[in-house]
Amino acid sequence: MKLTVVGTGYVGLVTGTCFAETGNFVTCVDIDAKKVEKLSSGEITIFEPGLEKLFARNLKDGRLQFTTDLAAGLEDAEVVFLALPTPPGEDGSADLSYILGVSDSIGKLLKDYKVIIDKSTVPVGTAAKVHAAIAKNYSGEFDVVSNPEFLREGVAVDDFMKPDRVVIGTTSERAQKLMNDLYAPFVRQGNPIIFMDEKSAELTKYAANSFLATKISFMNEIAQLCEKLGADVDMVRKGIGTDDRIGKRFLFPGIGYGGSCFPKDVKALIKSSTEVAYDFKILNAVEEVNELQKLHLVSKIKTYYKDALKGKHFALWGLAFKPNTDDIREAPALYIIDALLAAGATVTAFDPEAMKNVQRVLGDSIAFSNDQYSALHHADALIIATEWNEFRTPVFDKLATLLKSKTIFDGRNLFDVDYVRGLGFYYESIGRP
Ligand SMILES: NC(=O)C1=CN([C@@H]2O[C@H](COP(=O)(O)OP(=O)(O)OC[C@H]3O[C@@H](n4cnc5c(N)ncnc54)[C@H](O)[C@@H]3O)[C@@H](O)[C@H]2O)C=CC1
Ligand SMILES: O=C(O)[C@H]1O[C@H](OP(=O)(O)OP(=O)(O)OC[C@H]2O[C@@H](n3ccc(=O)[nH]c3=O)[C@H](O)[C@@H]2O)[C@H](O)[C@@H](O)[C@@H]1O
Repeated sequence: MKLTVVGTGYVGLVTGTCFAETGNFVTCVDIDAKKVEKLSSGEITIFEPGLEKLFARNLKDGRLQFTTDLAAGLEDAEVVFLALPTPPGEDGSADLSYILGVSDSIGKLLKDYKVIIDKSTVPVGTAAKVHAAIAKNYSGEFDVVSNPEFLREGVAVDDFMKPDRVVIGTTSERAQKLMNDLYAPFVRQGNPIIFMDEKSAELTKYAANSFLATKISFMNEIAQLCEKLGADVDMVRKGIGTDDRIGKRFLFPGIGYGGSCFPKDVKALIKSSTEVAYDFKILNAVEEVNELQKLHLVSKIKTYYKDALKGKHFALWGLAFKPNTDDIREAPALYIIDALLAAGATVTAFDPEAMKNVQRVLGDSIAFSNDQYSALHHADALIIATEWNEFRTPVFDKLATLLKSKTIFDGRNLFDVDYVRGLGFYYESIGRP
């Protein structure tokens, strides 16, 4: 099949590459000429494990190409994916200007039947708006399908190639058949393609992300309670996670959820609810808990230093919003840095992949280190903000020698409390005695 993917970011590039991998011919369109130039010349633009190999192979084999020209991209394509940004507007609602702007252009370019697929996360009713935007300029036959994406950054290729489920919102039989053919290679192991109406598909995406965010905020509150009551959240997590009805995953407390999606999607669902006069009480609390949790570790640090952070210097391990990505959108580490700098402290950070992106945002307001150990020089304490694997079993002797004081504030509960304290460290983590 010949496909077009409009928007070549985290979702678009993974989507385009994975569809090319199953034999389709994919043209990725992006407005960013520099990005298109890099990708066309074989340079990958994001860090995503496993993606580079597939990208290189499909580019070489001619199944994947990149352009800034939407008209050229649309030529001969049967299906057109929209993987465009839907950032939060000022009032928290999803900004649909990218999606509707491109839909308007598509309407002017269509000459024959195509299926236009919303892969971006969009509020209920967007498929109808996309349909209307195209129909303004094109009176022929076309279908608009809602096909939300559930991939996680860091494991995006695996999530895309072996999805738990594929959700397709359409009432058109013609579009259903096409989508079924397109996704057949990805669900061979028996995971379902779930067909539904467009609105339900759109809401499914927000419900999934909001439910996962709720799990995290719930556990962050349990962690707060553990700290006050002297219980251990790791034990509570294991104790409840073994119940199939609850499940083991997404029960890790920490420094709040970040990333480009949970924060914005929770906000957008609250806003959508408000628009239909529904007060989504749980989600308001989920968001409030997350805001507080992002600075919980800083509160601990302030308490430890009796609010005297001026002149203190911290080593920070981890900047990305989670491991195995270079993405720093809404990364909790950035909130921690802001709070430390505002209190007069200085920071030297290390992250295996995200330093360039942070440098672009923060300039030289913090220092960066080329490896995790040299970040520790002259630091009063180590702060851990992202659970990269290489941070999990550090050489504690080196930490002891390099740090000014054997002090660790761990926002991701990486180490065994008794072990680290046994080595003579002052060690604080989240929700553990
Ligand atoms: N990042 C993720 O893990 C996931 C994101 N999503 C959703 O997918 C959508 C896209 O997210 P990301 O890929 O993270 O965004 P992104 O910001 O990484 O990529 C968006 C791309 O669209 C391009 N673009 C903007 N305007 C354009 C235009 N008029 N024509 C062509 N290209 C244009 C940008 O240059 C950029 O390359 C969002 O709605 C997001 O909520 C859904 C699941 C996972
Ligand atoms: O819509 C999206 O963009 C995507 O959002 C999330 O994926 P992602 O943001 O890549 O990352 P997650 O692994 O979900 O982590 C999100 C945040 O929650 C935090 N988290 C996660 C799990 C947990 O137990 N505890 C916890 O604090 C992470 O540290 C991170 O800051 C969803 O997991 C994907 O299914 C969805 O497609």
